[in-house]
Amino acid sequence: MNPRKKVDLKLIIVGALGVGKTSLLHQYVHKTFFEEYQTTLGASILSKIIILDDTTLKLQIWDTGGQERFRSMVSTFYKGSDGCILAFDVTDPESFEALDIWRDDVLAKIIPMEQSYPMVVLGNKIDLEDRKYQGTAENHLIDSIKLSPGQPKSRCC
Ligand SMILES: Nc1nc2c(ncn2[C@@H]2O[C@H](COP(=O)(O)OP(=O)(O)OP(=O)(O)O)[C@@H](O)[C@H]2O)c(=O)[nH]1
Ligand SMILES: [Mg+2]
Repeated sequence: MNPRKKVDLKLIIVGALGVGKTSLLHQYVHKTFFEEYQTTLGASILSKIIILDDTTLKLQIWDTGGQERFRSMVSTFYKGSDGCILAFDVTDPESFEALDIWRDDVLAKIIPMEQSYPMVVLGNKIDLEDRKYQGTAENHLIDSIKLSPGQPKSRCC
């Protein structure tokens, strides 16, 4: 029997202040949700191991704070990452429009080992009623995130 392959991945999550980056990572890793808002000062790291087919993936997920004053410090953590989650709040169009800036900032700072660098757009807070972005909105989001030719492709979920 083949031993499982082991792959370490460094992922980062970025996005505006309060869109729910920390909450969704804690939900994903620890299955806990905090109602109380505590802004992330700088960055913190969460780990999760998942098994995908014959591969054991060790995820190291860097949760970054959305505060402007930490922006240049936080962006030093982007280096060496294998992929990025661009998070926004579906009730807050400003947080969605800011993704262009977050994306450009990440692309300017990463030093990708591979040519392609996966980025995923994630709309959070879909439980709230004043949602401005509906459904999977996949095409809408892909159109809205302005991609220039030659740039890595963003995808939304
Ligand atoms: N209704 C609702 N509230 C959420 C959701 N996710 C997060 N929140 C709330 O939004 C607030 C901000 O959540 P955080 O996870 O701290 O946001 P953040 O993006 O990490 O914020 P910074 O670290 O300051 O950049 C908290 O009060 C959370 O409880 C969600 O899916 N639905
Ligand atoms: Mg946070």
